[in-house]
Amino acid sequence: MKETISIIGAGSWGTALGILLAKNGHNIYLWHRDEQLVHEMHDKRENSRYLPGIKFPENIAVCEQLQYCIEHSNIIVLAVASHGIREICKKISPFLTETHILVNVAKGIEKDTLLRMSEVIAQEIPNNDLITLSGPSHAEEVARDIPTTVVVAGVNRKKTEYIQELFMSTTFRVYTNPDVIGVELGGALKNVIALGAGISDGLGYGDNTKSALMTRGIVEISRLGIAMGANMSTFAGLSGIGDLIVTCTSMHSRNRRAGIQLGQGNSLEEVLNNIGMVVEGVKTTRAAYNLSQKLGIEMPITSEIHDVLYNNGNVKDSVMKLMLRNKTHEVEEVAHNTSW
Ligand SMILES: NC(=O)C1=CN([C@@H]2O[C@H](COP(=O)(O)OP(=O)(O)OC[C@H]3O[C@@H](n4cnc5c(N)ncnc54)[C@H](O)[C@@H]3O)[C@@H](O)[C@H]2O)C=CC1
Ligand SMILES: O=C(CO)COP(=O)(O)O
Repeated sequence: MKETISIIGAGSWGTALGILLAKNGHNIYLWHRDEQLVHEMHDKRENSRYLPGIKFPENIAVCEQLQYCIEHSNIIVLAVASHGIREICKKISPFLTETHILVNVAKGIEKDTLLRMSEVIAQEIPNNDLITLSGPSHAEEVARDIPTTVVVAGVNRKKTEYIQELFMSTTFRVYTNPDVIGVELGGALKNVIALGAGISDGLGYGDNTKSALMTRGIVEISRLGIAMGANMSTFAGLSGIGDLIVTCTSMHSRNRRAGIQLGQGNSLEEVLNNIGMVVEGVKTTRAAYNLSQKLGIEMPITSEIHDVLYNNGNVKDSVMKLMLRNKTHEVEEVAHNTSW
């Protein structure tokens, strides 16, 4: 089935997904809020600000009018930064009918409400099916057809499988998962740990340190996730450990690159200016920290990163505090029903 799909937000991820879906034979409207970029993409047939050097297939139409592209498509991919999701939902909501299926690809937690993206979207657009797409997938690689696997999660199995079908290609393999909470939390919270992995690299620490951050990171992500209703096994999957690995190890990762610069002694303001694209982990750290406090969940790495970002904490002191925490057990049960 060939669909008409609107991509709302032509940052690096929206653009890469537009190219992928166009190559799958779908007709694409690519919308961006900045008119200058819209005209440039239209003339050059590429997004030189976010994905330079990648030409658009013919079946991508760059679109300036939000109403026009929503009304002429059946599937809407929300690809703006997570802090813009509520605002964009308010804007598109008057143009939607109940048959539009929404696909959210933003990874974050709303700062003030502490809501997951699907909860924010449901508050603004309560009557449409919503699918979340997440997993280890840097735009720069997807746009170059590098083999990638992701997961889609939704409440409605049929609609989720339909979205799986639309995105699947020989280089983009899509799994499904009914655990929306786990898939969303894995995608949002790994960005916090990736900042930490970057800080560790920026300090000149080694592979041992990063591996420790990733392993203990997924433990605290799962702890919060389970308290919020997620399924433990999701955190062992693509949107959990999978995304954590790619974000903590790739030079494509904006979160990791931001962490490296922080570890090298730059201020947060300098770092965000240098990166020039959304660094989701910064806002998500505050939200994750507040969630951990609200729910009484121990998240020592998140707490130290929060201290570095928001209380001018010293990065080396934070590492020392993590190393000198009260000693504890990694595993207490040897086998089912067997404990010390
Ligand atoms: N870049 C990547 O490889 C991947 C990114 N993501 C997620 O996708 C989301 C978007 O990321 P990128 O495209 O990489 O970021 P980006 O920084 O390249 O682009 C963000 C886009 O959001 C738009 N935006 C922000 N607030 C807006 C608002 N209120 N209204 C309209 N547009 C608004 C900006 O104009 C920009 O086009 C993020 O949540 C990110 O975590 C997920 C997987 C991969
Ligand atoms: O979510 C991502 C990869 O799966 C993108 O990570 P960054 O935002 O750190 O670049």
